[in-house]
Amino acid sequence: MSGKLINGKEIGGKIRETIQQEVNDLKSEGITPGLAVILVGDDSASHTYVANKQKACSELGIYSRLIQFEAEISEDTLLSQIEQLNTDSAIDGILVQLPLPKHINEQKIIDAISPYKDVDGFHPINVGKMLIGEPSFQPCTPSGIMKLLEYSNVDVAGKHAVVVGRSNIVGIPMGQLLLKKDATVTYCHSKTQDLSAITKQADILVVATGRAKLIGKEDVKDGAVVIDVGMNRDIHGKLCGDVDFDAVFEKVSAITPVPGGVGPMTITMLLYNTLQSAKKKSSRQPLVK
Ligand SMILES: Nc1nc(=O)c2c([nH]1)NC[C@@H]1CN(c3ccc(C(=O)N[C@@H](CCC(=O)O)C(=O)O)cc3)C=[N+]21
Ligand SMILES: [Mg+2]
Repeated sequence: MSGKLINGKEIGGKIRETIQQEVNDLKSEGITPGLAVILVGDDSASHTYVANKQKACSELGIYSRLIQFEAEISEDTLLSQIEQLNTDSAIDGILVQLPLPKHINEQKIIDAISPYKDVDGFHPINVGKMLIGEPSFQPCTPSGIMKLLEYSNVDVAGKHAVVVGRSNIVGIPMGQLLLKKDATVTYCHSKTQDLSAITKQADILVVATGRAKLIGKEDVKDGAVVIDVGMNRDIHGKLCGDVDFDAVFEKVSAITPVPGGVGPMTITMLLYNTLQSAKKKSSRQPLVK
């Protein structure tokens, strides 16, 4: 580890090199991994994230197809687009960028994605498999964080890991992956009483709340490892995390920056999952209903 900073760009870059190798090997066998990204509406943050994903795919020679719809699209149109992609042999991964407009039921959309192409790891079958420790697509942000810890030589076993946030896509699976690696896990959320008293006990603190600078110096233990999943924009449009980076830096033993921490790892794991899916292309089973 180079000092205190957990550099997601650098660690992600190393992992992308090994993914690149495997993509090249697959291509020499005539298989090109393919990712379809569905983007609904004109949310500017979503457009930025999707552009980053597309760029990462092209850098590694992964085929990517962007499918854009206006915010007014019907749920049925979206569902039939997903059904087409489920049986499209050029496509190994399907990602529907969240959040979706309010008139669309997100869970219904996620449920329609073939679990064999669910590179986000959001489908109930993959969620269930992850919980019982069966091979599955793991959600990209939590699995990327596990890689950050691994590459930074942070031993998780027996440690007190505190996860702040309980979303289906980050907080909940994050705690489960830490538990699988023998951490003692505490979940905190918006109804938690005396949040600070609990975060102060964390050896490893993962914060995924979407509340800018929620965690300050007084909320962390000396020597803690802090992972900041936050992706907030201040009034000047500048990115900032859920942790007050400058305030806690002196106190912690390691911390992820925003940007350049968790974000690049999320994309790296998406590339990784797409590669894994492409490797199984020939044996891929039809959608189980
Ligand atoms: N179906 C779905 N899957 C997702 O994985 C998903 C999603 N929906 N909806 C939104 C969140 C957010 N997310 C990010 C990915 C990359 C960066 C990223 O590249 N961040 C850069 C900076 C980006 C910038 O400059 O704005 C960084 O942290 O260094 C951020 C956030 C994926 N998400
Ligand atoms: Mg505070």
